[in-house]
Amino acid sequence: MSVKVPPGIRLFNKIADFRAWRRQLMLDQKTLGYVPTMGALHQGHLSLVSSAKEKCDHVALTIFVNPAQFAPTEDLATYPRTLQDDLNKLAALGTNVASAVLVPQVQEMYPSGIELDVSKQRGTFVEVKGLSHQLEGVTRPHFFRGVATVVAKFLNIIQPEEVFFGQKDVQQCAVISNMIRDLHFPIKMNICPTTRELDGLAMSSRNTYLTADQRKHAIVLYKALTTVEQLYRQGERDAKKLIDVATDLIDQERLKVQSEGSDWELKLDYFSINAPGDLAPIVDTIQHGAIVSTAVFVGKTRLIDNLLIDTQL
Ligand SMILES: Nc1ncnc2c1ncn2[C@@H]1O[C@H](COP(=O)(O)OP(=O)(O)OP(=O)(O)O)[C@@H](O)[C@H]1O
Ligand SMILES: CC(C)(CO)[C@@H](O)C(=O)[O-]
Ligand code: BAL
Repeated sequence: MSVKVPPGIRLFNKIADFRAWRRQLMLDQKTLGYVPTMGALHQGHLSLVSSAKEKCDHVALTIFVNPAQFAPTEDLATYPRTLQDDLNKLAALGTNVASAVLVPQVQEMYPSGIELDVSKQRGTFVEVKGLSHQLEGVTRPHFFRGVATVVAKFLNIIQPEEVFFGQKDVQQCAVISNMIRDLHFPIKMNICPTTRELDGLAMSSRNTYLTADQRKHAIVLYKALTTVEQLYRQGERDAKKLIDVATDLIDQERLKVQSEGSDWELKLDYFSINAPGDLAPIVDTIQHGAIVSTAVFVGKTRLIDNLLIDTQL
């Protein structure tokens, strides 16, 4: 498919070509901010690009639907691929905001090949132990291994001074911060706030999968999270009670969908309160703030969201 590259943006498909461009920035003593994405860009991604541009001379993005973070049962084949739209959205941010976009080939990113079945994989992988198997890692056991691996590859390729991630994927932020520290990447990690639709739904590329009816019910994630936040602000510190209120609220939404005779289901995956730092579950008193997070299946689409209460990442 041929794309029309807007003026001011350099589009690279080959790692060597990107590196040549990057090398010149270094020689010119210009700093580079990096925003990793899987494309299907929305306002959430664009806010990361704007934050990067505030701190760095140039901003580069990667657009790469990374096979290693998808299970064989997940949506690798159908994940939205909208390169022309993505480039147009970046151009609309203004001239000299996004300088470069790298869209590499799977074969070049994974020289040893990449099977979705982990037992058949060959090559080099990065695992961040202790942070990858709770929360998202329960339903997606190999997900963070895939994410950490591809982000490590990209940090080596892009060699940015700073990298920008969204708080929407809060566990991903924890995993990557730890990887950057453990592997001594000389790169500053920035975590940017979650961009939301007017009613509060966290923006996500996967929202495009929702039907109008599902979109209406998808607000339950934000409703449950903000209800917990309000109760906490009113003085409730018992994590179990807070989780019970939230799961009841999501269950009522499930029943509502059912009673409307829908041909799809709303199903809670998890609602959890965890300690910042090690992501250990908090089941009794919240003492030093917490990460409150949830994942809900709205039909076949799995949505995630979180709020931080009295803590930062
Ligand atoms: N609503 C948002 N606000 C801020 N950052 C976001 C938002 N949504 C995604 N991001 C961030 O953008 C980066 C790229 O994410 P990605 O391309 O997977 O988009 P996504 O919308 O999260 O997609 P998906 O629907 O697959 O989860 C990640 O750092 C992610 O946290
Ligand atoms: C960080 C990332 C681009 C790695 O593929 C992906 O997990 C994402 O888009 O959040
Ligand atoms: N935003 C995280 C990418 C994924 O769900 O695969």
